Amino acid sequence: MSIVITNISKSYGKVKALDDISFEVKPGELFGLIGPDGAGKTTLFRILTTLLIADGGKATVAGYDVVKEYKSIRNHVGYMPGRFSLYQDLTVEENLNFFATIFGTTIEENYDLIRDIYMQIEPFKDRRAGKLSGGMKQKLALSCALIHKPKVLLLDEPTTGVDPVSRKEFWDMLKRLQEKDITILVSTPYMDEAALCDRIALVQDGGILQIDTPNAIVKHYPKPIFNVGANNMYRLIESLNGYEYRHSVFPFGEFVHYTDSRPDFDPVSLKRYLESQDLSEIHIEKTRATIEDTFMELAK
Ligand SMILES: Nc1ncnc2c1ncn2[C@@H]1O[C@H](COP(=O)(O)OP(=O)(O)OP(=O)(O)O)[C@@H](O)[C@H]1O
Repeated sequence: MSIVITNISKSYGKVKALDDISFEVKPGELFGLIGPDGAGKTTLFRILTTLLIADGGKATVAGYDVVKEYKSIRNHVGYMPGRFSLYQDLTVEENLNFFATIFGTTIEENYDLIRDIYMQIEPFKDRRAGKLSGGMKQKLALSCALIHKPKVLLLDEPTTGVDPVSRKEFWDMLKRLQEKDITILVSTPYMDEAALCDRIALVQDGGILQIDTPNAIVKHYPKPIFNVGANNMYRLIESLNGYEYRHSVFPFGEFVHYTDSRPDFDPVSLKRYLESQDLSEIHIEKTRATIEDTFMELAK
């Protein structure tokens, strides 16, 4: 296993940031930690990168114990923290050189691994990092995290605050890195990115709600789910929330995802109810659950 986390707990005073978490990441896997702000993702990354010591439990990364063998971990693991961690006053090239030097290597020696990514920012190699766009900063941070050829890459919310095109490019890059036998643990609050991982853990309040492949997670959704639309979105949500048989009501783009508490739910009865609430253009259609629906259901 590339990462083994066994009963890890960590509290800050009374706040339990991680509550007895266990899971494993297989070699070469692209594994996602999916959860909202405050779920405990950053705390887990800091423990895995030896920057924070857990209150209880054990973890190994690339076969090394995060406490006893912290020096080896630092040599074999690449880490991209959530907040931009590069030196804003150094240029793109100086930043990369700096990271190469502290790991006793050179840009040339490991250029192969970063070529794909670095080529896109190389035209700006003399620009100060602080003056780069979000997407370019992210590519530079990833290049710096890779410059010592790590076996395991830990990425804490790498796409937060990055535009959709750069987000897509970033995930394409991760897929290519995976082909080079790098194990990747990545956290994100974006549910659409979860589908791009081999396996995901849904995390909330320091605990794991579920671990599986994205497909299996949505398949296990416990109820039939319906897209409901009407002429007035606000009134529709209000009416659905007031319906005595509702199980869940969740705005989803132009529709509302609705589940009913009755095992023999008939959409016609819902349509009649919504009409009685002065709604028109009512549309009810069965749909497939998404990871977001599953998360909302588990987090209830
Ligand atoms: N240094 C600290 N002191 C006190 N509480 C903290 C500290 N760091 C984190 N916490 C709390 O621990 C919980 C988990 O935080 P953590 O940063 O690990 O979550 P996260 O999922 O990474 O969210 P975010 O994306 O907001 O960083 C939160 O309730 C947070 O407020």
